[in-house]
Amino acid sequence: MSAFLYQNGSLHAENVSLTALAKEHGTPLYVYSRSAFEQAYLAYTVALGEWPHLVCFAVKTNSNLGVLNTLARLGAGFDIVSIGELERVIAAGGDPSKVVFSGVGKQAHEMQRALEVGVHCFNVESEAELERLSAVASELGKTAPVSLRVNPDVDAQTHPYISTGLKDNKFGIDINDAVRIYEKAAGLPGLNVKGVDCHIGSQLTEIDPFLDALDRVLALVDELSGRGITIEHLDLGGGLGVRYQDEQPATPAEYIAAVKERLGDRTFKLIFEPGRSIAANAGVFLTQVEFLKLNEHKNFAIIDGAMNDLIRPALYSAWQAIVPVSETSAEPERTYDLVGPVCETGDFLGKDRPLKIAAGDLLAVMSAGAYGFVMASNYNSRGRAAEIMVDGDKAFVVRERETVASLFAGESCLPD
Ligand SMILES: Cc1ncc(COP(=O)(O)O)c(C=O)c1O
Ligand SMILES: N[C@@H](CCCC[NH3+])C(=O)O
Repeated sequence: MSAFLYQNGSLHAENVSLTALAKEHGTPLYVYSRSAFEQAYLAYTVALGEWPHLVCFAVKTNSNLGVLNTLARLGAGFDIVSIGELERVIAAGGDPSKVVFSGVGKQAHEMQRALEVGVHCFNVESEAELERLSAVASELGKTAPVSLRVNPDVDAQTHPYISTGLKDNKFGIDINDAVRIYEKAAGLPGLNVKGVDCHIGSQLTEIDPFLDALDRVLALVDELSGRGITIEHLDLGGGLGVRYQDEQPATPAEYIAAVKERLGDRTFKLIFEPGRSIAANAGVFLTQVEFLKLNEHKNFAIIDGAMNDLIRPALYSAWQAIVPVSETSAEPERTYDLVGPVCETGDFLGKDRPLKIAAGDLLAVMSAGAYGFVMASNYNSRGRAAEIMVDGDKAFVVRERETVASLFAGESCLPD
């Protein structure tokens, strides 16, 4: 059940009124539901049950410390792509030994820090990275646990910008080259081959592309085993989609059941790196209507939230539901483009939306818990929004609104 429902005609996050939050903290504002994060994470662990597993939340999706702490308390692992994300996980009480380190451009200092804290595995994305990791680990006198992220060349049937498992994408090692590089990894100092990793894209609504990729990965694992290289875990990445509009995505339970079936009597530990399917529907973005501009051909609602706060509509033409916080309105219904104050034609959060609204009304952009605040910028010197975590009838500020002064902290004019 959604954590964001109308109570007495007004949208609430769990038992907290969004109108009250906007009044207290201002807009634009991100609001999260703790129980929604928890339930979405538990959907994975419950489905995995007794099967040896690690569910590593993809930190890039929502790296707020309150969010990471909520998941860390449930025993979650984390998938990181930078040292900044690793430090966030540690600051939030996450266990570094449950961290997998992904990303195509890991720097030596990032590898060093990850080795120092003892991450679970490095998901290595190229031969050159493998050599660097071997050198860094040997220098430190440590052994780096590694998986190769293989690119299985399957079509994830998603938006081209968020597809990652095709030959044309920059991610991973060509699966046809993987045996050779695994043999090389097995012979390099400072490395311990642990697993195989694969992530084919994001917002996948069908299970078939995942299973196609899994079949190719299993063929690779069998071949490796024939050559004396034994794999302990399979990391199947993230990618499961959510319902933004009318999608009917598979549930984690359906997806995991299909994976288990495909594995047959193989008993590898399974690692998943879900992001969107845990976070998207655990958050909303609240914005206020500043002005209505009714033109002959087009009606605009100018809102105080913009592309710098939530870039998905501008970047991917992504559609997210936008609903009034108050259910009752005496206004006539009109069709609006919802546009922000940023000086870009692409600055919109929604187009052609039928709404009964007036200036001053609050709107909630739904499914904004994933790839929302984390992709926010200071474009047009706009401070980033505050983030609130609701827990039952309580609300906590888990990140304060950026002040104007903080926008140029660390900058300087030129000397005389
Ligand atoms: C390596 C890796 N793991 C996990 C994820 C999380 O994906 P999603 O949010 O689609 O679950 C991503 C993002 O696509 C990724 O690149
Ligand atoms: N930022 C993207 C997803 C990126 C996936 C990361 N590999 C989105 O909002 O849909």
